[in-house]
Amino acid sequence: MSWTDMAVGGRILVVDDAMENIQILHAALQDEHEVLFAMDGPRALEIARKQRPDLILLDAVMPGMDGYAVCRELFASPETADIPVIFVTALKSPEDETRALGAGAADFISKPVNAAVVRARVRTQLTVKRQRDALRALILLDPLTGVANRRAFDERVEMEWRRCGRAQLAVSLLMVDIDHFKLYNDHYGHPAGDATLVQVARAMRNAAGRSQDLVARYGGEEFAILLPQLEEQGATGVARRLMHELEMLDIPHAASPTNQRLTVSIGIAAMVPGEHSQPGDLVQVADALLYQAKADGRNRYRTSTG
Ligand SMILES: Nc1nc2c(ncn2[C@@H]2O[C@H](COP(=O)(O)OP(=O)(O)OP(=O)(O)O)[C@@H](O)[C@H]2O)c(=O)[nH]1
Repeated sequence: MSWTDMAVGGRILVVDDAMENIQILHAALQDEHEVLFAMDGPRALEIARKQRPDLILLDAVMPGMDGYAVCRELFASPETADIPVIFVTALKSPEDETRALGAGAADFISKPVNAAVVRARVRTQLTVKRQRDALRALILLDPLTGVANRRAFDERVEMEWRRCGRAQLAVSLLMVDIDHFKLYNDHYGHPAGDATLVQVARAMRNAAGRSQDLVARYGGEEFAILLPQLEEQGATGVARRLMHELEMLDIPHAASPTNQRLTVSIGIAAMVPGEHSQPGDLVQVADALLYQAKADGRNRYRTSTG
């Protein structure tokens, strides 16, 4: 696909408190796009989080939560921060336009809308978003497994640490390391090792399925699973699910001195971010517990409570 082919068909969320306006935009966009709609701010945020639209057309003036407040919430959350927003509003002054762009909007369309203009502006924003997503994938994803890379993990752990700190909620982290992977490579060959890393990464994604969870390749055969807003007990559940997934995969590891199939060891740390702690502390604790799990015989998890 070339850069210019990237605009075709997207999922667009239209937010307006008047059904009539939603119908006009729906009619303008439905031939090319999937159109979702919401009639107030809280519902718009819920749909944005659950259905991940490619673009949001947002009315600035709505009763209760207005468009600017919706925009702030969208940009504050890692799950929705990347969704571009076009303000669609009857407000026309340069101040209104500047305020919308200042709130992070990608563009601004005045009511009454012209269908051809809406289609053209939507196409432009979708192209820009897809180009940006492609670049972000190059920068932030591990090319072998498709999960986040170390750089993405470092960015995200800082963000979640601040977010959970404000809300005084726990952040959990699993550090996961494949057992005797050097022997696996030596026995089955490096390409088989690569294929196994892909399978293990997929098992981790299955085990940590909430939209805010992040699976990252931390180093060669070491992975990190970041679990915001989850206490140790929930994190332990994720570790168990991962071990179960691997059991189901049943990948032979004939060279392993500890088990005949591929296993992992896991260190689990859970903390409520405080004034005197940093994300590095979370990584350090999880790493130490991973080391403990290895020392205790592998194929197990360790938490600070046992
Ligand atoms: N196939 C493959 N192997 C990798 C990749 N990245 C790292 N490795 C291998 O992972 C192995 C890690 O080995 P070690 O750190 O000695 O640990 P281990 O053999 O897993 O032993 P324990 O962790 O103590 O259970 C090395 O042999 C690396 O070559 C990769 O991208 N592909």
